Amino acid sequence: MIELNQLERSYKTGHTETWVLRRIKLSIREGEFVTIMGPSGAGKSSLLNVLAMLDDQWRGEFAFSGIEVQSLNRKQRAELARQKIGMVFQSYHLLDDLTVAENIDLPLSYKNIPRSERQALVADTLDRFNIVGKKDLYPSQLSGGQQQLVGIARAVIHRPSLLLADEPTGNLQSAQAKEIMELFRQLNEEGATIVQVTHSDVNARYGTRTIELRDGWISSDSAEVGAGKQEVQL
Ligand SMILES: Nc1ncnc2c1ncn2[C@@H]1O[C@H](COP(=O)(O)OP(=O)(O)OP(=O)(O)O)[C@@H](O)[C@H]1O
Repeated sequence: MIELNQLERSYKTGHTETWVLRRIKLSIREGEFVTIMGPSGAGKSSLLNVLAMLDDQWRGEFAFSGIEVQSLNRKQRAELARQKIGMVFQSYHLLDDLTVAENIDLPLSYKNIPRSERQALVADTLDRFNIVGKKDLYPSQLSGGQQQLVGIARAVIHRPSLLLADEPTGNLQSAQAKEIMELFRQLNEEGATIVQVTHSDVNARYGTRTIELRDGWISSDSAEVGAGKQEVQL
C-alpha cells in the first residue's frame, strides 16, 4: 500500500538546514498495524505528516496504492488523502462549535453522498462507537476519552484504507487509553491498515510491527529483524 524510497525532509531556518527524515525506505502492506517509535525529535510526527499528505515539502518517492504521490499537485494530493486516509490526533482536533454528530459528518461533507445516506452513516457510526447519547453535545462537554472516540469515529466514517494516529492516547488515562487501543485493534482486524506513533510500549504491543526512528533514520524495523535481515547499524 505504501512504498517510500529515499524520502528526505529538512527544515530551513535562516542559513541552517536541519534534517528530520533521512533516506527513508519503507514498505507497508495492506492490513499491517505499524508502530513508529523513537526518542523525542526523531522525526516520527514528520514521517506521519508525510504519510498523511499534510506535508509536501519532502524529496524522494512515495507511492500510495500505486499512485506516485510526488507527481501529484497539491489539490490532487489533498483529494487523495481525503478519500483514502483518516487521521487521529493526540489533542483530538475536533471543531468546538460543531456537535458530535456534525464533527463525525465532516469527512462525508467532502464526498458526493446524498443527505439521507449521510445521516444513516452518521447514525450507524454513533451507534457503533457507543456515543448515540452524546450526539448533540459539543466537544467541551465530553471527557478526553469520549472526545477521542469521536476523533476516531470521524477518522473512519468514510472507510479510509489507511488510518494514521499520532500519540492517540497521549492525553488519556490508562483505562480510556486501553479502550481506544482495543478499538484500533478491532479496526485493524476489520481490514484497516494502521500506522500509529507512540512512546508507549503497551500501545506498541497492539501493533504487528515496530519501526524505530533515530535522528531521522530508520534504526530498526521488527519486520526486517523477523525476516532475518540485519538491523541498520548507526
Ligand atoms: N515546522 C518546523 N520547523 C523547523 N523544525 C521543525 C518543524 N517541525 C519539526 N521540526 C524539527 O524536526 C525534528 C523532528 O520533529 P518531529 O515532530 O517529527 O519529532 P517527533 O519524533 O515526532 O518528536 P516528539 O516525540 O517530541 O513528538 C525536530 O528536531 C523538530 O524540532
